[in-house]
Amino acid sequence: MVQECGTERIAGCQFNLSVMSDDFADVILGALDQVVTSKVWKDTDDVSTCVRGRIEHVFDVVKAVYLQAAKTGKHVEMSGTFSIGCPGDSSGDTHMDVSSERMNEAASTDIQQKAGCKFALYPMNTTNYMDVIYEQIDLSKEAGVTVSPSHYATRLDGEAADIFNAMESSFTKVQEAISHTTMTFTISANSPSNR
Ligand SMILES: Cc1ncc(C[n+]2csc(CCO)c2C)c(N)n1
Repeated sequence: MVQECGTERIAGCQFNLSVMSDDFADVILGALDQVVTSKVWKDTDDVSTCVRGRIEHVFDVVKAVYLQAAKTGKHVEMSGTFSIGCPGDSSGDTHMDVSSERMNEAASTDIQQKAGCKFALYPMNTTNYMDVIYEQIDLSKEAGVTVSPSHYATRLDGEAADIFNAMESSFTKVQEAISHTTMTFTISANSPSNR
């Protein structure tokens, strides 16, 4: 396997959907099927799905999969890890030579779905990581979502699409300054706890 020095800016996300419903398999596979994934590399197995490619397409696809599943009205949760610039990453399993036009933005914009999310940024190999993180938490407050502190994470509440946009903007800004950046998240919608 060819090892790259993290210079290719391949972004990726390893994520899974959990659907609190008997027909979970149909909801998961249906959501994956309804999303256009032509601009990313994608692999689904029994544990999770991985998408890799340009940063904007990785976020476009992950956001769209979540919205397609959550619009069923079922209690749907997604957890995942985004990563970019890992020095141990390989240059394979991606499609980088694509235009920036997002394939799922129009369909995603049509889906209104309230959600709650906790996310955590991990800028790697930098001593000022707390400053980098605090700056992004402040910027999230301008993203049209409610931002609140939570142990080991920051909580975002609002429209699911706005939540993904806030996470994309945080991750994108951090990786411009800190080459190897990762971000974890859990987002949940239609939880019976909210009724
Ligand atoms: C995004 C995502 N990808 C894969 C799985 C793993 N998985 C669990 S049930 C199921 C459908 C029936 O095989 C699949 C693929 C997941 N949970 N979420």
